[in-house]
Amino acid sequence: MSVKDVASSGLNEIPGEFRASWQVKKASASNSNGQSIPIIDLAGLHGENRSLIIEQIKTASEEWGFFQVVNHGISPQLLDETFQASRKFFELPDLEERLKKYSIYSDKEMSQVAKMESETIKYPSNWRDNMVLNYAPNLDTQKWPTEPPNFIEVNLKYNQALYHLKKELLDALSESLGLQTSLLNDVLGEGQTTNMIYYPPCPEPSYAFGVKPHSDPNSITILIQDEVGGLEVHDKHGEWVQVKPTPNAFIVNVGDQLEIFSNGKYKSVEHRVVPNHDKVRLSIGSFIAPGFTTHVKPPPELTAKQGQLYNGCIYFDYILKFFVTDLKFNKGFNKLNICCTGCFKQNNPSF
Ligand SMILES: O=C(O)CCC(=O)C(=O)O
Ligand SMILES: [Fe+2]
Repeated sequence: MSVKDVASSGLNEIPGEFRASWQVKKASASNSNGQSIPIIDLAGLHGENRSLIIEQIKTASEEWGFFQVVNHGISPQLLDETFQASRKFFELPDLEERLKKYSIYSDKEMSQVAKMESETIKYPSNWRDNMVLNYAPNLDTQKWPTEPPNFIEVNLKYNQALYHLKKELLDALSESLGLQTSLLNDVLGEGQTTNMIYYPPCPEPSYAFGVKPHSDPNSITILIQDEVGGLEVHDKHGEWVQVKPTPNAFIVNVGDQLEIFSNGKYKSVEHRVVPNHDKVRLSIGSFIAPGFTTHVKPPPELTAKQGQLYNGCIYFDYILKFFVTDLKFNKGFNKLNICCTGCFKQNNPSF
């Protein structure tokens, strides 16, 4: 059953499958020092504001691993249309069947991973439904939902716009690390997978997770949320801080591959989603990732001072470890020792 169907069956309590054994306290939008997730205005990124904006991106990435961007060049109208198409998709009848049909893992490799995931991970389930659209490098709109009728058209436009924005962001991040402008996009920017998420209202929001605490395994994530809120970030003092819903803003966060590539200068921080008692929440997150065969390791420019703090890693090996082991929820996650080229495949010959 879809989580939406569970939620709309008139329960007063959440079923055990979704229940956390501890209470989750909802966070506010600033920490006890009064600090909140930075909002960066990208207007003038290609003019005289560039160095100032890059400095802000650098500070936000070092201090938080998360920031929001406004004036990013994607029209509010396109954002609106994309949210509407997503909402309509989740509100069509027979959602469960549709989610199965448009399998969340449409790549061959990823379906193997999904199988192992379901066999090995025993955590309370996320209080959400989601559907993934692969955009790059393998665009195959035949696997995208055909209803509502404008779904493919709108999501193609959205993903094209996002693909442009991710290059702008990776270029700026590259410069913020003192690297040649296109280096990050070349190494970390090949893949784009867009995750549409529907969080139904939850009868006991303080005992459930929309998404459990995790860090993102990819390069960077570019996400848009509606006005409901619920995304929380674990800050460097150990406090949870809410990402304040900001109209038409994108949330950008550092993923594990950028942490590795930056030799730990930028951290991929834990975040979670707390459900809402009364309202549906929608978010659309685009995971930007290296190609599966890309070897991600810090470049010499970033290891001169401190040495290489992170081992190199083939992205596919990393993803397998992420899904198959406790890595997914950071248990025993020693990022310094995480990878040795090919070791996962050697230990798991069936892959
Ligand atoms: O819905 C959100 O705000 C965040 C979702 C998320 O963290 C994820 O899908 O990795
Ligand atoms: Fe995430």
